[in-house]
Amino acid sequence: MFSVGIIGITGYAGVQLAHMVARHHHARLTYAGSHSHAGRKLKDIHPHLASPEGDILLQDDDIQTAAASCDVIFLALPAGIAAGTLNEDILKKTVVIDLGADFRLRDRAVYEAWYKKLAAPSALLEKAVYGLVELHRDEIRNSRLIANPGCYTTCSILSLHPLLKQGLIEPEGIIIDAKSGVSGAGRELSIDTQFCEANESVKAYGVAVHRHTPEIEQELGFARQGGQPVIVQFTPHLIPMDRGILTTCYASLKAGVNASSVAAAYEDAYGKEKFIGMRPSSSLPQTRWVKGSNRCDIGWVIDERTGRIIVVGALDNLVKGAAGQALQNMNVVMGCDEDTGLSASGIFPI
Ligand SMILES: NC(=O)C1=CN([C@@H]2O[C@H](COP(=O)(O)OP(=O)(O)OC[C@H]3O[C@@H](n4cnc5c(N)ncnc54)[C@H](OP(=O)(O)O)[C@@H]3O)[C@@H](O)[C@H]2O)C=CC1
Ligand SMILES: CC(=O)N[C@@H](CCC(=O)OP(=O)(O)O)C(=O)O
Repeated sequence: MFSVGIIGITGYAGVQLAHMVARHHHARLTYAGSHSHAGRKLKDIHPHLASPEGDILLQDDDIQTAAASCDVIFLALPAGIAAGTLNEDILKKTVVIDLGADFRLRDRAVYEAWYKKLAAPSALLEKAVYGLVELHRDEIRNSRLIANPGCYTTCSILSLHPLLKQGLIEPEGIIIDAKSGVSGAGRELSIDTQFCEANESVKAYGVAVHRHTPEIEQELGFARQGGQPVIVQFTPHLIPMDRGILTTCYASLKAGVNASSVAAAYEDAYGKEKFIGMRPSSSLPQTRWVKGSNRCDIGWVIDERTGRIIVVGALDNLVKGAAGQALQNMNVVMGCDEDTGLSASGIFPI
């Protein structure tokens, strides 16, 4: 049994994580950190929660104190806080899994340009591993600082990585059209996520400037032989549903590439992966099939007329896009079976 802390437990990602940790056979939640609600119980903020996680007493959001008593700490905080708070001393005491963006980008200047915040110190960034288990399992196993990827990025990278790794698509002109449920924006109040603003409407936002663009380009660049750059056109949309990400990716196939080489690339990459569901072209991924599960479903179609491949990916932003993926990282780093606490299939909402 090992002890776990969650800082930012009252937010959507944090509370999903609390629910999942409470059902994990080897982990025990011993520190629940909150910025605004210390002294209250978690069920005072989230009344739907049952025991044991609902009865947890919230403490200050003090990572240093949590590190003294926890084997693993999850940070589910707004961008910028982890970068300014973590230090070598904390990492000597505990493993940190950061659900935010502060340790995802290798290049400090890129982080500062897109996030308009001070990047994490280089010495800490060098210790961080990008926590997409399907791509970086061995590095994660030996890391004490894991940068859990974002929800849009997980879906986009997993959808396109095998094609770039095998050199089957042109690295220029890739388009990612992405949609997210409203919980992707977090629980914090904002005009855009109010019912009358989001319901019965669909809108593009962050067009040509969304901060997930460099994260996707970084990991897809690493996929290419020699780590050459990849430029993507990433456009997110807000959809009036609670959870779910759908990405539709368009790329030009290289000359001579056919359906069997594409199928072989995905089989080679994901044939043994428990959390990737390859879907046939007749039944492409839908968000409701992955709701509540840690799966990312992927399906593709080749359009012979345009020479393009269209890859569709779907996941639950709070599970494979955040808390589930964080738990998967914890399982890898703590030596548990990778699917411990993650075996639930999707809830089909009818
Ligand atoms: N929502 C999603 O689908 C995904 C979210 N993420 C990332 O996970 C992280 C958490 O997101 P999410 O749960 O959605 O956000 P929420 O807005 O729902 O929750 C934010 C949490 O951070 C705490 N917090 C807010 N301001 C501060 C502060 N100044 N200092 C310390 N703590 C603070 C809040 O604590 P309190 O209530 O106590 O004030 C709350 O627990 C973010 O980095 C986000 O980008 C990643 C992938 C998907
Ligand atoms: C709908 C919505 O607003 N989604 C969020 C992405 C949430 C996420 O993945 O957070 P990270 O920034 O930690 O990666 C956005 O577009 O900013």
